[in-house]
Amino acid sequence: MNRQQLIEQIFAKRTFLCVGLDTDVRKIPAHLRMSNDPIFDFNKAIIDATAPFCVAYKPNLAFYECLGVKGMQAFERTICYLKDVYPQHFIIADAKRGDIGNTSAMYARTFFEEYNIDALTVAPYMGEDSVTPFLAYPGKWVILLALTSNKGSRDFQLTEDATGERLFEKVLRKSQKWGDDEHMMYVVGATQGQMFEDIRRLAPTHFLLVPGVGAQGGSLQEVCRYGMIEDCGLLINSSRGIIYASQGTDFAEAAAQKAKELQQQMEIELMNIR
Ligand SMILES: O=c1ccn([C@@H]2O[C@H](COP(=O)(O)O)[C@@H](O)[C@H]2O)c(=O)[nH]1
Repeated sequence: MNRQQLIEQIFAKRTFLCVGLDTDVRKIPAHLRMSNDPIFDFNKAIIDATAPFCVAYKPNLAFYECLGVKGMQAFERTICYLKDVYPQHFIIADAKRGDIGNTSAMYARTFFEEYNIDALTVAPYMGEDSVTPFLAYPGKWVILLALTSNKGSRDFQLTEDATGERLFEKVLRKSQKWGDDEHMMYVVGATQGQMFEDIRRLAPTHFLLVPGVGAQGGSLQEVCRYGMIEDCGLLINSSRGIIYASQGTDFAEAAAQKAKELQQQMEIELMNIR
């Protein structure tokens, strides 16, 4: 999916919600745990319930890889289901990859060829040659970690060099030489609040993937105040706050309700720009 198609989806559906499929088998409602593939059955029900309220899904690979082959089969089935039934939804694999170029090329092949996913989160730490193999795929996106939502983001990302430039600022500045805003987004945590002003100074047109509303306490309104641009430029993710809204037999309805509440808040924010 290209940038224009993503923007069209956002304004047509009046939402820039990304539902995180961080499916923890221990949190799946008891009545689903008996099935052959509880992870897929849970994901399918969540997707069917939330699809009208979001434009993107973000499975985090950690939740699938931890179950070995079975987990990866559930991941693959989830991707195939999304592609077959909801082809307009943008799919992000949150895998935070990045290695020497030769190895990054294999990661890129995995996610962009084997699974045909739209976008992959990538860690910038190993530099240009670790990121560019992912940018060699037309129509695919790299989502580079810039300023993450966790407390540890202060350990490295906020440290300054001798010129006063912070590490996340260096990431934003240098990486824009590797790929443009049609192929690259940045991860910025919703918990970073007013820091979105600094992000927008350096990356005024890029889409930002914003995790951290809901369970991590970030504010959707604050992110929009400082981070929204004229074509929206935001994909706001919520995982646990949606998919575990209820652990009973009504889990899908409860997830739909949470997704709808976020969509309604997003609709209000979109009215400010279009
Ligand atoms: O800075 C980051 C980068 C990635 N994440 C991921 O997003 C989701 C958030 O889940 P919630 O349950 O909505 O808190 C999860 O997959 C994280 O690994 C992030 O939170 N922060």
